Amino acid sequence: MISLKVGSLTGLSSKLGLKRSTPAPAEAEPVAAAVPGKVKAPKRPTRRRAPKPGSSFRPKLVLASASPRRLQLLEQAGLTPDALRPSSVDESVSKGEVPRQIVRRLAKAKAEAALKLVKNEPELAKCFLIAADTVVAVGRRVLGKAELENEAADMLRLLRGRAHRVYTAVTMVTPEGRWRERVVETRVRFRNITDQEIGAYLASGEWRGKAGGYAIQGIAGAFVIKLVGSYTNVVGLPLTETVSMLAGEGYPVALLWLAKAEVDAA
Ligand SMILES: Cc1cn([C@H]2C[C@H](O)[C@@H](COP(=O)(O)OP(=O)(O)OP(=O)(O)O)O2)c(=O)[nH]c1=O
Repeated sequence: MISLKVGSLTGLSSKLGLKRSTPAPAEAEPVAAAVPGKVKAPKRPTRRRAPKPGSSFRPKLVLASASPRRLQLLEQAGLTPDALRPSSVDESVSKGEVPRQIVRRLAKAKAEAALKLVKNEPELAKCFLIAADTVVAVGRRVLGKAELENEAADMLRLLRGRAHRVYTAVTMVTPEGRWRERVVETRVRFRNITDQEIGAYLASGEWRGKAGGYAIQGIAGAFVIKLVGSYTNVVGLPLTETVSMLAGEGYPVALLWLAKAEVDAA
């Protein structure tokens, strides 16, 4: 069990903007007794414990995704989900639907499907649940995941030498059933990659299952000449927005960082 001494938390907790759940204990002085000659035992100082990953103190966190990138990004932010509950939703796009609508609809559908699963699991029934969806938009075209090599080739030919936008929607459901969502847009410009480079990139297989047929976190990072906005949004989960949504609804983000620091230091 990780425990933090009150004294050691005082400075850090105020720096982190954490509020104490109990006031700082007063100096433990013996209190004058009602019965002459008897002294009441001093009150034991209240100790605040940082939540241990996996402990019951911490609300459960469920990631409704099969994407290893989303899991890695959450972990990078010091938040390890207690469970993964991916779902397969129909990702086909209706005519006239714009990128923001698409990602919002799909992230919501993924959250709804995962929520149905966790409702039947008592230990996860009261959890924070996160789902996300990413698409690439270039001109009027919306590019979903490339599943076949020729799809990825077409997408890369379309993206080379010009700017495109990457949209990710994050949907969060709180243990109390509140729904929150954010749609984040990042602008990316690729240099004019050659056919030969596209051929070599396809051989890497890194495009498979990625929106727009590329993964910025791999070789395709070398295609980018400009990026405006959130990098993690392109990889599939905008961390600033995700972490603020969780913290804003009471998920103890900063306390978990503190607990992790304790573990790392031990
Ligand atoms: C543009 C881009 C996308 N991607 C990935 C993020 C997403 O995993 C994927 C877009 O597909 P999504 O349908 O958003 O997600 P997914 O099917 O992979 O996972 P799940 O629905 O279970 O959450 O593309 C990258 O990894 N790097 C990139 O540079």
